[in-house]
Amino acid sequence: MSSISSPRGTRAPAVEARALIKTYPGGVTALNGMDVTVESGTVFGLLGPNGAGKSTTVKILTTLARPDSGAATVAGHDVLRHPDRVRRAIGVVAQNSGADLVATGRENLRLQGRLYGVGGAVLESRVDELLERFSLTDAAGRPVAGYSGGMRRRLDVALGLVHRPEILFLDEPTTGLDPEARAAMWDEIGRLAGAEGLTILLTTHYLEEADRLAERVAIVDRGRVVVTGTPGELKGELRGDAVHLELRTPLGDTGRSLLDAALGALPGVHEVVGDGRRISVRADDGAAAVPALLAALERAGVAVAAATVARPSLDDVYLRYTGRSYADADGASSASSAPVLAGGAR
Ligand SMILES: Nc1ncnc2c1ncn2[C@@H]1O[C@H](COP(=O)(O)OP(=O)(O)OP(=O)(O)O)[C@@H](O)[C@H]1O
Repeated sequence: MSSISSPRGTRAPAVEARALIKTYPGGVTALNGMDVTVESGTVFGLLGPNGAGKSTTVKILTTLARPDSGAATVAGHDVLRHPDRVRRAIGVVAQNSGADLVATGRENLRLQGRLYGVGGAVLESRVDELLERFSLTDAAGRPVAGYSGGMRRRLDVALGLVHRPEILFLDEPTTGLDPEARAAMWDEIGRLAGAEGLTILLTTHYLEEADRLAERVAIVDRGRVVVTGTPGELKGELRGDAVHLELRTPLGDTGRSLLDAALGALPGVHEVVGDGRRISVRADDGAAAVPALLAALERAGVAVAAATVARPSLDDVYLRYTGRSYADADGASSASSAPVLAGGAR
């Protein structure tokens, strides 16, 4: 794993996981040396395509699963030796809602509070505060079954906060939400982190979400972190613009090597990555490099279907560290949902 910069702060990290390995029955290696450090009071994003190992990491850190090997502390407590202490210090918003659909929003919040030993006037005022904050006051007396997807997700987050945890785990907080509800959730998560000094570890497969919310991002691929840093650092590390070239016909390995050499020799062009069908290069000035790139491809007898120029995005960071495009790795699951490509540099 590479790290662009050291995390800030002198307090003990809120979350520290080292060399986690987890293999599920059937031989699927979900985690293959996962390392995560989350500083107190920050929002940290675990970004990766479906199946990268994000949920498994969260399950281990929230004491719902045990690693085969490796170690982790959360809020200073060892997850294997003191799972009860960890559970008291954290709030968890899982991918699937834990709310009772038959009960009202208010009843769900009260029940959750009681499970954590909160009661009486303290609980009532906390429930009112959370209903207000998550714009659920008007719906508080209605059964959750009648809530919209966005309302249910807001209630899920409120449920995770009733007992005032130090650390909140949000597993894919906006998956399945429409763009409007997603934007509202982003605002709320941003406010939570700012106002309450809460530490938040969120997992996401949306590049834009990690870019927007997380102060630090770890890009996860095949059960381990391939790079970590602030979104700005990760993108800033990529010199210049990305030029994406889509070829009419895929190239074989020999054609690819010849092309790499031909394109890489052009002035102002730095890296050539991609598979046989899609080639991405980095160029000091993307727009200026396009004519030279197209001419070089034409000389090599390679037909181009499309060329696009983009400012560095987390998509490019992913491509650089894994050699695969994020959209390809994330598969059809995200192709059908909201925007996955972060646009310009932040
Ligand atoms: N209970 C399980 N039994 C067997 N395999 C599992 C189990 N849970 C997860 N896996 C496998 O482990 C790998 C990592 O899954 P995990 O859910 O941690 O990934 P993820 O990055 O969170 O993806 P997603 O967003 O789809 O949940 C995947 O290949 C998945 O199929």
